[in-house]
Amino acid sequence: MSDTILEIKDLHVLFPVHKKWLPAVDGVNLKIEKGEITGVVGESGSGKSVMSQTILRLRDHDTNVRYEGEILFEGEDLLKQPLNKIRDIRGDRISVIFQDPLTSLSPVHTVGSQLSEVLTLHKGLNKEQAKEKAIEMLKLTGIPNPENCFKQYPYELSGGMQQRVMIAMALSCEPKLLIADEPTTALDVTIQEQILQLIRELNEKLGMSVLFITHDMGAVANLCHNVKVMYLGQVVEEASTEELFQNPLHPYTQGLLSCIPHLGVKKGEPLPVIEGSVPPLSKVPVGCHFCTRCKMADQHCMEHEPPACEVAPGHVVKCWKYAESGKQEV
Ligand SMILES: Nc1ncnc2c1ncn2[C@@H]1O[C@H](COP(=O)(O)OP(=O)(O)OP(=O)(O)O)[C@@H](O)[C@H]1O
Repeated sequence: MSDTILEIKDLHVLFPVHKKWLPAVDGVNLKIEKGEITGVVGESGSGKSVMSQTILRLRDHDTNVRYEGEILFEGEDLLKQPLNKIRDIRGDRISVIFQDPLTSLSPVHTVGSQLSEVLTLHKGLNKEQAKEKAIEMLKLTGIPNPENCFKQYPYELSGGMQQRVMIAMALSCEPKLLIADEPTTALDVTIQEQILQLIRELNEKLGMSVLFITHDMGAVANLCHNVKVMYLGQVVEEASTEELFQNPLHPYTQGLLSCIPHLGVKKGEPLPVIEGSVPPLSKVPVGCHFCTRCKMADQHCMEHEPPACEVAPGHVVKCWKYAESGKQEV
């Protein structure tokens, strides 16, 4: 039996901009195996969120969204399922956590009643069983006094604790896949590290696969088994985390890595940045999407889109510099 949990095939997500359909996600392929943590990294506007939200059809409220391609979850194409079926999968076999826990938690219900509701609804537990399981989940996420937290309202908790409650809720149905979209961005550094540690532990304990969306290369290095680097809707480089950090090939990946602050930077010395910014969808270049910000780009890069080439097993780069050296196209 295949151990693939999720397979995204040639996904395009298009929005109408100035009366044209433009792709915010432009031909993404992605495969997540059981127990694997895959990171998707890129600057704001690279399409990470649209891609991850599409998995659970969270963009369907944009009446004008158009999908092409396939999102296979346990063999079923999520893009073809009716929304009521997707709602059954959400929070049950696939859970999602966002940057802002308050978007997922109701302010007018206690933590306990929200957690219990998920458990009675998805797991068919009775009131007593749901309470027991809810407290167990709060404990698992490292909440110091879970019985007390059960009775509290979200606003009574600190940001880090709210995040833990959201994680407890997301994990209470023991999903096969957790989608974590910038789950630590709003938190301070020590709490960030604790939340990453928690995701790592739960991945090991429960064998749960994780799709981790971030713009933070440091978090990727800490947590992920492999990484996709996204720019303007496309995956421009993918590899195991170790390989990507040791041998980054795409100029965009190299730029992202050089921006990580490190010890030894002299006082007053500016931190490196990737010059320019991610253009809007209406200004995506014709050739290589990164050409307007790439120091190595030439006329060919500006006019022709590079193919994705496998330069070493599992290491794929979408840049003319590597395509020209005759590597295998994927
Ligand atoms: N409903 C919409 N209509 C038109 N364009 C949209 C719509 N939703 C998103 N976009 C565009 O899609 C692109 C990708 O957005 P997305 O939010 O996925 O980026 P991101 O990499 O996740 O950034 P962030 O980290 O800020 O969330 C952006 O250019 C955004 O403006």
